[in-house]
Amino acid sequence: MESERAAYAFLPQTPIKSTDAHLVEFSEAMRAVAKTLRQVAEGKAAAQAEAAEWKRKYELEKAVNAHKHHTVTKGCNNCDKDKLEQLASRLTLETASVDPTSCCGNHEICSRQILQDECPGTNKNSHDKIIGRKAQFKLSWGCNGDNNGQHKHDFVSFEKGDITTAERSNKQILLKWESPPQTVLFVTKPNSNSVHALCAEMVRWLKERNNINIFVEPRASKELVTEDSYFNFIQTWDNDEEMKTLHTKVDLIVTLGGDGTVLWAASLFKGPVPPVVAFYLGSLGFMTPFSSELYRECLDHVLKRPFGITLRSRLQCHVICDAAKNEVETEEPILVLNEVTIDRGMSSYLTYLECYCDSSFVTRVQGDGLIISTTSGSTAYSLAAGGSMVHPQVPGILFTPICPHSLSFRPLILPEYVTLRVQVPINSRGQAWASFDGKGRKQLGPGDALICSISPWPVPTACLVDSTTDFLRSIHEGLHWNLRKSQSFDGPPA
Ligand SMILES: NC(=O)c1ccc[n+]([C@@H]2O[C@H](COP(=O)([O-])OP(=O)(O)OC[C@H]3O[C@@H](n4cnc5c(N)ncnc54)[C@H](O)[C@@H]3O)[C@@H](O)[C@H]2O)c1
Ligand SMILES: Nc1ncnc2c1ncn2[C@@H]1O[C@H](COP(=O)(O)OP(=O)(O)OP(=O)(O)O)[C@@H](O)[C@H]1O
Repeated sequence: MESERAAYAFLPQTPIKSTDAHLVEFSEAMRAVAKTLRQVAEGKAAAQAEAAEWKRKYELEKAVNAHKHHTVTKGCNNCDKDKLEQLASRLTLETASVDPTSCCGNHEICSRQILQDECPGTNKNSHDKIIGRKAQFKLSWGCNGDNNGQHKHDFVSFEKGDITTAERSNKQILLKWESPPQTVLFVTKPNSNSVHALCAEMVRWLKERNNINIFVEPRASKELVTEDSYFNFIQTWDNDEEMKTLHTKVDLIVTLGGDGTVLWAASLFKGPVPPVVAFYLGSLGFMTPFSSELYRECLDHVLKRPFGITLRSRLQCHVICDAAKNEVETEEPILVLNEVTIDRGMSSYLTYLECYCDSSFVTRVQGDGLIISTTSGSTAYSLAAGGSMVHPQVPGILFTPICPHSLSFRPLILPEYVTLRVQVPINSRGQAWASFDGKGRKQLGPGDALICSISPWPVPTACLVDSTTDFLRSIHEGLHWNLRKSQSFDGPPA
């Protein structure tokens, strides 16, 4: 990197005259050296990304082994180990590729395969203690609008030389409890009296009516217990290690607030996420379909009956620092539910970013920055920057520039299976800043890169009606999408 910088610094100082063939030749040679050095740097970033991906696979493998251990001791007799391993290594949104004969058989996925997988960093002992408490559920897929419990695969037929997709893949996903949920985690917007009062009321109701175990965040737990010793039964966690085991204890998450509270709740889970029931207070959000006024009916329903879920994909992001030189990135990935943004921060220079999709060059961004968004995030910052609104169940990654200084830079939607790499070139004039769901800014200097791909851990959010109805309702009511006064009947003849 230093040599490349030196080469660039040297170039402008070199007096090049077209008549001086030697100097021209020397200058060309220097350019070739600089180009080679850049290719080496890019190769290194790609290798680091690959290493991070291998690390993720290794951790997933470890989780599968731990899971197999638990499965044997719990006696899940009809689980086929190979199938389970296959499934766990693919615990992604690729629901269409899940083997229908695995674990619980037929056309469903059993929660034992998803939510009890050990998360990287989980304390094994505490995991062993609480595993028996999780409620079991099954996921099933409705087809052609019916909730018939079938899980259809993408079906591409090429018999007789004709390619057809006669059957489409996953329709609305239904979650059906096999044993009653026992533990609910409340995540609440801070500094709001109405949220605090509602949380206290809902906790009391759940405890007294359904004898549900309650977890709340440490801050909210302190507030409730200080206010009334009645709430002494509430559980919480003391440190990050304990927080990492939450997914093994919690059956359902209830959020009280807006979309930001759903983002916050998702950020507490670095691995599997239990189903989220998101209540709005005041106005309907894009990810919060449930009215807090009807919480009794709604909670009764989701605790006892099957309900639709939207599997919202998340992006896993790794920052690769050139300063780390030859060290392979060891940090855990940062998971985002909306988007990762790379922008110019306080800098008044244009951001200059080089973008690659797998090994293909995509483009150079020169402007205020770039948003890499999930489809759930398509109605958030990406929308404000001119990106399309995309149904949250569509498998894709949005690539949306922010104020590009170009007349032809249109937003893209890429398939969900790609890995994106955004790199600050070594000769960039300024720094860039990455932020994750609008939080946790990280500085990216020349030579640094951000790698992101779809995480195997989506956020399942409960639907009020179904994914599509809820999505359309949110853009109609939240954005007044395409609201226009109708023309009157009278007017010039057609
Ligand atoms: N110009 C913009 O539109 C802009 C700028 C910065 C951040 N944001 C968004 O804010 C998000 C962080 O939200 P916050 O609540 O913590 O911050 P916040 O309190 O600043 O609220 C941002 C707004 O974005 C809305 N929002 C969040 N997620 C959404 C989604 N998936 N679809 C539609 N609207 C959504 C929220 O309801 C809220 O009204 C970021 O992920 C980013 O998408 C938007
Ligand atoms: N449990 C929490 N702990 C800490 N911060 C939180 C928590 N829940 C929400 N926040 C933060 O509080 C802010 C506001 O939350 P939220 O978006 O839910 O409320 P809101 O602004 O009233 O919603 P909306 O904009 O949709 O009307 C967000 O930045 C969010 O990250």
